[in-house]
Amino acid sequence: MEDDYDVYATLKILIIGESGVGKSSFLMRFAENKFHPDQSATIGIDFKIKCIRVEGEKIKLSIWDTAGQERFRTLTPSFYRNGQGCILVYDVTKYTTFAKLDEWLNELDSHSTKKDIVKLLVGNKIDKEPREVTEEDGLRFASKHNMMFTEASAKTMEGVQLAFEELVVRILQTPGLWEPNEKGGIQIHRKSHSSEENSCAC
Ligand SMILES: Nc1nc2c(ncn2[C@@H]2O[C@H](COP(=O)(O)OP(=O)(O)OP(=O)(O)O)[C@@H](O)[C@H]2O)c(=O)[nH]1
Repeated sequence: MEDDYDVYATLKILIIGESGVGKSSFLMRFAENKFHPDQSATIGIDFKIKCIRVEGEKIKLSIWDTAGQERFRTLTPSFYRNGQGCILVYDVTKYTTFAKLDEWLNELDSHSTKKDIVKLLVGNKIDKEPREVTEEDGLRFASKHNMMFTEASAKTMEGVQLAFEELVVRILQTPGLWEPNEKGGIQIHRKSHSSEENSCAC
């Protein structure tokens, strides 16, 4: 089993949003650098572990992905419990997914156990045409709700890695939201980091 001695912090990240917006694809691209054009709908909850280096520190992420389709959704309280970051995804080519964001935020607010949970809004599928949601629409919604914002494509990879990195940086900057791992906090060695060093086997 992989030793966690040099893991500085372990964080729980949630991915939510309407069915078909690309939540599982976004996670698959980040965790395994793969994309499936025929990605099947999530049933229940899926989760993946991935380590990244942020500012020289090894951060272990457990990333939880839930079904957008209500009939496939289960165990909602445990999905949200102790989440420190949340990625709320919509599809820039489908306005209906953007129009549902308020409902997803309400769901997050009612189940979240950490009041300072960091929220990132992601407009996915920017590789696809025609667009129904502009970048300004996304930006406006994000600033109104005090969220971070980016656009991305799970298909082309654009914006995916950076989205996770920036979310993690913001979580680490939020006092009281996380604690250093006991051993990792002591044994951490600072390293310079290039883009290849930003992910590591975990
Ligand atoms: N063109 C394009 N297609 C994408 C992108 N991301 C996901 N898709 C496709 O969109 C479809 C739905 O993707 P999923 O990742 O299953 O969506 P989801 O949000 O996890 O859906 P649920 O599991 O039902 O909640 C799949 O056919 C994906 O291949 C993207 O960035 N660009």
